[in-house]
Amino acid sequence: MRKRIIAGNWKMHKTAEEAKQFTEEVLTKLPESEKVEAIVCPPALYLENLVEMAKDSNLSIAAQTMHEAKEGAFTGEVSPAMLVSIGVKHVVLGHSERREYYNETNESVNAKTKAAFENGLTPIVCVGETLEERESDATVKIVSDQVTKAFSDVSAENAKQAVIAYEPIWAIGTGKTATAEDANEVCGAIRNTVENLYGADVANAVRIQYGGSVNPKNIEELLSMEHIDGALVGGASLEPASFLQLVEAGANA
Ligand SMILES: O=C[C@H](O)COP(=O)(O)O
Repeated sequence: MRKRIIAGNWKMHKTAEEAKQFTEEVLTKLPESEKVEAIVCPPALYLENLVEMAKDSNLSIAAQTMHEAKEGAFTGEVSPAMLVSIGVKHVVLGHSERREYYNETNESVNAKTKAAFENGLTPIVCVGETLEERESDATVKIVSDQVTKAFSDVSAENAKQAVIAYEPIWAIGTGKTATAEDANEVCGAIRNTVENLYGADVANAVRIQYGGSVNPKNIEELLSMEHIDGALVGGASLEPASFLQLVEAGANA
C-alpha cells in the first residue's frame, strides 16, 4: 500500500505572520498517522522558518520550484543545494503555472528533476493537459509525453521515490474537478507510462497525486480510486481547518 501524500501548495499567498499562525495551528492538530504524509509548500521566503517550526513533527515543508543549476548568475532563483541547506526535502517541479508564466518546458522540468535527485530532494513532478487538449482526446498522450520527458535519464532507483502530480489545467482554481473516474483513468495511464519506462516494481511504488479544485468534500472519493495516492491542493490548503480535513481524509483512506 502506497503512503498517501497530501500537499498544500500556497502559491503566492500569506504574509510571514499568517504563515506562522497557520503552521502553529496545523502542528497542534495534525493527525499522527503512518498512512499519510502531510506537506506544506509555502513561498520560498518562509521555507527556513517553517522547516524550523515543523522539525520533529510529521509535517514536511516543500519548495514550490527551484533552479536546476548548483549556483550562478540567475537573479531571483534558488538552487537545490540552497533548499537542502535549510532542511527542505521535497520540491514541486513543472507546475502548470511555472510552465505558463515562466517558460518552463518538458526539457527544463527534466533538468530540474535530475538536479533534485542529485541533491537528495524528492520531486513532485506536475503534469496535465489544457482544456483544448482534453477536448481533442489528447490527454493521455500529453501527460505520458510529459512524464516520459521529465524522467529522461532518471534511474529506476530514483524514479521509485518520485511523486507525480496530475493536474488538469482546466481544473486548477476553477472549481471544476475532474470526476474521480476521469482522474483515476489518467493517473492509471501515468502509472502505465512509468511501467513502460521502468517496469512494474517502480510503477507500483511511484505515488501519483491528483490536483485541481480538490477540497474536503471531494477528497474522499478521489482517494478511494486505485491510482490516486494523494492530492496537490491550492485554494483549499490555505486555511488550517480545511488543510487538516484533507490530511485526515488521507489518514482514513
Ligand atoms: O498546486 C495546486 C493546484 O494548482 C491546484 O490548485 P487548486 O486546488 O486551487 O485548484
